[in-house]
Amino acid sequence: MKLPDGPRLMSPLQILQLVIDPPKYLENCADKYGDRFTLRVLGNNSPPVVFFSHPEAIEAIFAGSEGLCPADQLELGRITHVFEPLTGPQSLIAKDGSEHQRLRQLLMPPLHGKQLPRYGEAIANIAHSVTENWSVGDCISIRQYTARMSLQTILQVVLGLGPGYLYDQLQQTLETYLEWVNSPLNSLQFFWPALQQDLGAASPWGKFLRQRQQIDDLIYTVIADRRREATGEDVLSLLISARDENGEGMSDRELRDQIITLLLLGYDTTASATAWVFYLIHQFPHIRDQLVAELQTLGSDSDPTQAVQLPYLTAVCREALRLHPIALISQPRVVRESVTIRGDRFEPGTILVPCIHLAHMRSPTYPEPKKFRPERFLERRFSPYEYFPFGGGSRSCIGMALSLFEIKIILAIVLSRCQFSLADLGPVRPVRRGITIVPSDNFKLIVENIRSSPILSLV
Ligand code: HEM
Repeated sequence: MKLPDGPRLMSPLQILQLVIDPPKYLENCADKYGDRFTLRVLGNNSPPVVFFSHPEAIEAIFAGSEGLCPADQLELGRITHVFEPLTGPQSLIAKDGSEHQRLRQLLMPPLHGKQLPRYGEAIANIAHSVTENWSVGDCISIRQYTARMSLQTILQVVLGLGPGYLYDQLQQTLETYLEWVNSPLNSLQFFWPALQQDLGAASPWGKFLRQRQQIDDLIYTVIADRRREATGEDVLSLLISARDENGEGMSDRELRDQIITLLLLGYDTTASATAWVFYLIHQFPHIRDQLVAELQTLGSDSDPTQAVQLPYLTAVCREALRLHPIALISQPRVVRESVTIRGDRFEPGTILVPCIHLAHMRSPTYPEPKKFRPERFLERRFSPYEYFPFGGGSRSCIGMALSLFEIKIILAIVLSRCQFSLADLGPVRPVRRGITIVPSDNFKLIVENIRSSPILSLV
């Protein structure tokens, strides 16, 4: 088997470059080796890890197509096991095959697009309450606020929690926990099991275990409350009432693993994506002005959820997620039986990685790929193998509809009240935060004006 070419550097040096500046390293490799290349980034005896960005190769990995690569020849990449200390072994992302499918079927209905209008009013109110104390002249670190809005949304949708003691406690503890887990230094522990030693409360791993216990205690309290009165239509209530083919419900431990998975995967991703949109539209104020003009077409008595249908707002969000896709790759797949993809044969054990970032940077698909140009999404449709910020195939993101809905409502509510400018016109770099890519910290907005009557009012 001849693998696609790739850098000859020793594995630790490849890992280092990938950890320090992942988008740049991947782009350099694509410039040198083309739309598929092999890295050795899983330790000293790393199996070959092949990155793909050509739409036909992405289709073969996600969907399988005749003569190419049936999806059942691939299984879940072992990389997701690094998340087990966070999500637990019963989590959807740790499962494969029929168990994975079963869990997806349980988790998806409440997050489906048809259900979302039910959450519209709550999200609009969250966006309003988190931002209502801003005054003209304030210098805002917007990511802090998008994080709060995203966390409050997910607590309501997933746990069915409204304001109150448990909501406040969970919000506070999760904020601190995720800041800690996502810091570049602490996140290293998940990749190096030797560092996972509980040497007391002050040791890094000891601190992680104690924070995790605090959150677990709160989640188990919510589960116990909900078991007593499972009335809501939130994700937790539906999971509690679900039964398998033997009539068995989920144990508390299984419930906890799914809930924490949704909180961890849904909170930070949406917060960062919303922050990127705020940054990009203020880097190019004519785009912000066009968005505001589009909001004005709705009229002040419109329901904010109507904003979700606006074509330019939708194009702006899509283009932001193309340029800065939050997750650079889809979950890696391991070859179980030999497969051939676009003429290359891969043997069992090879790891295949659909690279979101590089697929979104292909100039044949996206002319001037580094340019923020929302119009490209009004001019043509892109296939799910050319554009896939939420991954694809059997493991695609189950929170896609919710997060897009949420980002648009937040933008509509905030922009209809406040006008901003960028505090610093210096460049904002994409930086790694845990496994996501977020705007660097030097990005702040100044509140220039607050409209006395917002373009859209709350319902
Ligand atoms: C802008 C926000 C988000 C982005 C960019 C994003 C991106 C992704 C990506 C790239 C994947 C991997 C897909 C693959 O391997 O092909 C994923 C998986 C996943 N996401 Fe999201 N996500 C976002 C929001 C959310 C939200 C709000 C939730 C939950 C409410 C969520 C829950 C999940 C889960 C559970 C998986 C694993 C699915 C599986 O393994 O079957 N995500 N997401």
